[in-house]
Amino acid sequence: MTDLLPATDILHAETPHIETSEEIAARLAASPPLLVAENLDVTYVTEAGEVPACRNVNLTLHRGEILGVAGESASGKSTLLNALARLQRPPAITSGGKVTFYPTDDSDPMEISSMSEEELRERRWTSLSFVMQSAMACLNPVIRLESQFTDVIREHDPEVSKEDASKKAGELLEMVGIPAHRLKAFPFQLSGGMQQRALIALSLACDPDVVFMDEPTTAVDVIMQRQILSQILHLQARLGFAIVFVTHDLSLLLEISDRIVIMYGGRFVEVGSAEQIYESGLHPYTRGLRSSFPPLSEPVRKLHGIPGTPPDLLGLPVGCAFAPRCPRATQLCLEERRN
Ligand SMILES: Nc1ncnc2c1ncn2[C@@H]1O[C@H](COP(=O)(O)OP(=O)(O)OP(=O)(O)O)[C@@H](O)[C@H]1O
Repeated sequence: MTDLLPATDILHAETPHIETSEEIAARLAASPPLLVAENLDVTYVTEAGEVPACRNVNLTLHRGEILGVAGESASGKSTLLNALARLQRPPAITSGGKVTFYPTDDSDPMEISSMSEEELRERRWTSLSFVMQSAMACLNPVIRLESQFTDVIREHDPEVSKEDASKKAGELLEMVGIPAHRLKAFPFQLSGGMQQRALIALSLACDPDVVFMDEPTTAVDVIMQRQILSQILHLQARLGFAIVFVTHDLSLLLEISDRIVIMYGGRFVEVGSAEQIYESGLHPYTRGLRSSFPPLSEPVRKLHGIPGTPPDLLGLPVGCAFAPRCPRATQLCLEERRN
């Protein structure tokens, strides 16, 4: 901790104006699409049966948008992120629909699931980048940070000299509050929070169009979480990349997102601006989730959990998957699904 550069720990500290829902909607409408999912279905093919982990997902991620994805465990958040980021691995398959990527360099749109390995290699880090929950699962513990950064930078732009790549790596580390001299360190010599920051810096090494973040702050304490979030927001405002941020923590998403998707049982139950989700979420699941978490920057109020447990995706009910736990379920909810 002593080695960290000072970091702002107040979210939006340098943001002069917090946008209203209408302003966010207008900004996004004026921003070209980056990723478009149409009728996307993702299934895990297992011995126990086919697990419908994502169903009928329709979504447009705009350039520069911060999209939050919230939901309880097993609601399909990571499955969706992996399908959007082309990180999907067997036994997961895209069993329906498609995801189209619209590059910002004006090359032709490409369908994510049919990109060749070469196209994927070219786009990894430069267009599609990611930060996962455990930095140590992504960083190589026995290679100095400097080599890991310079390898990524020079793989995508061989004309960059080792010295320039190293200089850029140092600047990236400083941007996330780590002194440049720590480039000489091995990842295992850093604290958990610094490892996570280093991974965020690495994810930005090739100026990506979008950074997929799957629970990037779950493994660090709350103070470090706020510092990291603050830095992510400042970097995003400065560099303009889009973010897909997955977490079960809705209150965190309310603070950082332009739009929030609420998932349950592999489906979207509601999509809206943070303000809409907070103040006028329509679905009883959205409301239940909202009252399950303490707000990040307001006085703590009484919290109410959602009774019951998420559904078994191998035995989903015919109607709304949330109906068995829903205080407002009617006979129709048990018989028919609307989304
Ligand atoms: N490799 C796998 N094989 C079979 N089923 C899987 C696999 N990975 C995930 N699933 C199932 O897919 C569903 C969605 O899982 P997913 O990890 O996407 O949910 P999540 O919302 O990200 O949960 P968490 O917050 O716990 O990470 C769950 O029912 C899960 O059991």
